[in-house]
Amino acid sequence: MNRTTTSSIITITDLTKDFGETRALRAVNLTVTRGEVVVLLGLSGSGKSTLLRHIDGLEMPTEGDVTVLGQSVRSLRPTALRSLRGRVAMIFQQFELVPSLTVVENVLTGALARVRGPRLGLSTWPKNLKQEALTHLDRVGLLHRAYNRADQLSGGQQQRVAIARALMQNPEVLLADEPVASLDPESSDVVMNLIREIAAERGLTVVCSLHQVDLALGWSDRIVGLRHGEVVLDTPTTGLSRDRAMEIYGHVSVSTSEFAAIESELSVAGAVGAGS
Ligand SMILES: Nc1ncnc2c1ncn2[C@@H]1O[C@H](COP(=O)(O)OP(=O)(O)OP(=O)(O)O)[C@@H](O)[C@H]1O
Repeated sequence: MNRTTTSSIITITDLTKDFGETRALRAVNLTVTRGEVVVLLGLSGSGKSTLLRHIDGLEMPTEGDVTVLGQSVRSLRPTALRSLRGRVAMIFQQFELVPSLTVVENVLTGALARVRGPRLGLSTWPKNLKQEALTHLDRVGLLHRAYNRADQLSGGQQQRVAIARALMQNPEVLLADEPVASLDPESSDVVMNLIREIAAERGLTVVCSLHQVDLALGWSDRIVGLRHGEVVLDTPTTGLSRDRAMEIYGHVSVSTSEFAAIESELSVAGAVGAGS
């Protein structure tokens, strides 16, 4: 397999992103090396998803550049961009499974780039890919649910299916956009531990956005704090105090509605911290 050998897997240079009048990212610089597990922390609207979407080539910079696995996303033609996106897997807060399909068929959709044409029904998938999908389901502890409809599973189980689907891409980078925001503390722990274990087993580079400070402190190698689209903290997690991490959220002039959002997020962070 054509694995990149340089240790810098993601290089973001002076990335600015505007959506109309809204500046979502402001001159962001970030380098992520192979095997790092990085958490993006910040309030709602601070730019976490926008940053992840640039790394996945789903958004193009207004200014600056994003290089992933040695390739500048700006300079890629659509085919090359699709090929790059095949090496970068993403999981989402709402899992994004097809509810009416079986679990194993959902996992197989992670291999759509490896087959020609659409697939209608399990029998139309090559045997080797079905076997691979079952192996990934076994890894996430859900082999016994392979032939259930996806919507029969709990939220935590559905996120584990989404992880198995991501593995079907045989990715080098895993992006996770608030992967546990819809889950209870116990399921959150299961999902986050699984991501860490699988990342270590496969040498995956992980960039994950989270709202929960305590979870981020216990889970990541490095924390990057965003506020109003700017990087306000970028530091190894080891030795980082909770108070220092909380400064990401502080010293901002906020409206009443933003204040309510901060209070609600901090109470979620506290609840998760207590439960984990
Ligand atoms: N497609 C879009 N069109 C217009 N504005 C957008 C778009 N995507 C994001 N934004 C704006 O960019 C800013 C950053 O949004 P983003 O979703 O990246 O933040 P976030 O930190 O991921 O928030 P959350 O934690 O709520 O997901 C926000 O002001 C948002 O409204």
